[in-house]
Amino acid sequence: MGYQHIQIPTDGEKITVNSDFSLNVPSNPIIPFIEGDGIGVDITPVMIKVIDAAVAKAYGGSKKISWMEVYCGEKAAETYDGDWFPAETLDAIKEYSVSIKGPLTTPVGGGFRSLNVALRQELDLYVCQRPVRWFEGVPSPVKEPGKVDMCIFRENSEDIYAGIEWRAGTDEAKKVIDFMRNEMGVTKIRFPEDCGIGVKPVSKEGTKRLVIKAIQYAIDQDKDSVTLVHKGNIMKFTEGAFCDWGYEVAKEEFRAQPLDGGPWQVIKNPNTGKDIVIKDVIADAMLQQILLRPAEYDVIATLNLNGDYLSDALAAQVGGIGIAPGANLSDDIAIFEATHGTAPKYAGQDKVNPGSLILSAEMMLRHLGWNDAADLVVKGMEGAISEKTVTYDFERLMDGAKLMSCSQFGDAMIAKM
Ligand SMILES: NC(=O)C1=CN([C@@H]2O[C@H](COP(=O)(O)OP(=O)(O)OC[C@H]3O[C@@H](n4cnc5c(N)ncnc54)[C@H](OP(=O)(O)O)[C@@H]3O)[C@@H](O)[C@H]2O)C=CC1
Ligand SMILES: O=C(O)CCC(=O)C(=O)O
Ligand SMILES: [Mg+2]
Repeated sequence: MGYQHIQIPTDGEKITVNSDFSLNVPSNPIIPFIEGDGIGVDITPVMIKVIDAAVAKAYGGSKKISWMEVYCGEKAAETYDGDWFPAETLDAIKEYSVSIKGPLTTPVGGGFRSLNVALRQELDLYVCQRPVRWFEGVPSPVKEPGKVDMCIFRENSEDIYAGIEWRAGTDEAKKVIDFMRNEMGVTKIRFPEDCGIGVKPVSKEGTKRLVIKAIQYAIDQDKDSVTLVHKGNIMKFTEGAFCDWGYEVAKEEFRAQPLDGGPWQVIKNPNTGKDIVIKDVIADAMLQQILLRPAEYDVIATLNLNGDYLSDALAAQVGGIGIAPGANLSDDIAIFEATHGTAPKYAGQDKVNPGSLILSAEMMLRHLGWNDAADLVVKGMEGAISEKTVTYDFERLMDGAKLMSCSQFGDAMIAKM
């Protein structure tokens, strides 16, 4: 496919996807990347340098990523005459199957809708997978951060996050409110005259496909439990239904049996014969549980907004969103992405922690099956942290640490591989 502004590297090949969704990864795959707004300009080049070094060291030149820049957000608007979300970016992400992105700005309250959410929706990347683990030596506000080892499976296509809402005072908001009051008998809108309205779609299909991925991950990674996190006591037909459908799909797809009479369930891990408990926790209580009893949780399956909140809260326990990685996945397309945003006050200062994007790329290497390179990335991260050569976010909380810039931290990682 020819592109308008995207330059296809001449020295790379496309990753292809088989009918069972396994990947054919050439030794020189072309991987599209979106630099990202704000601190994207700082962290993305560092991520590329660190990943290239890990791949070179792991495979001695027999494998190499051919990076291909694609555009979204501010850089797209500059390149495509004001178009923030060029169609060819979506085409390239689809065509090349595996990509990585820096953060993109979303204005609060007005302006355009989130480009991050739009990418997830347009490509139906229904899983947002965010592993949260502690690296030895990382400063943490909790006493035992090593007890945090969880992987969040956040539903990525539905919920109030789908952005179906109307501004207070508009004809549309009035129409929806009138419909609810006049035709649905709704009497609970406290201030109907100046009320914004949002809609929270949560489906059986959307829930089940997400929960299947979470349970499969628990099986593959030999985890002890999957916890469905919801606010189903209050939002019964959305969050409550998520919980019910989660248990239902555990029975249908994994032959779960009730534990002590239910509602908790238990499945046998077919690989290890060990039990995996499927349980649920109400979302507000979960925010307490992750602080007080983190060792009791492994895999979390939750709705879109809960997952957004939980991922930043959990990241804080192990060093902050500066090192919290993530992936947006469908069955055949993957976009790896940092958990944090564009941190605009630090943009262009070569200051912030590139760890979140680098560890997202580490997940990407594992997705490609390049585990030796991924292991080197982890080794580099552990090495740089144990030497206390760290960026400002860790340095300000560590005794005797040496302050590194964003790029220096990348170099410190490479030196430790
Ligand atoms: N997926 C995406 O692309 C996302 C985009 N966004 C967007 O980003 C913009 C800014 O959002 P905001 O709420 O300020 O959240 P940010 O995640 O951008 O920043 C919040 C704070 O987190 C810390 N932080 C973030 N990134 C790093 C890093 N790499 N290294 C060290 N510390 C870091 C900083 O803390 P401190 O001040 O303590 O140094 C920063 O001030 C918004 O437009 C938002 O919509 C937000 C989240 C995800
Ligand atoms: O899209 C955005 O601006 C924010 C998204 C976000 O916070 C997240 O996905 O964690
Ligand atoms: Mg978030």
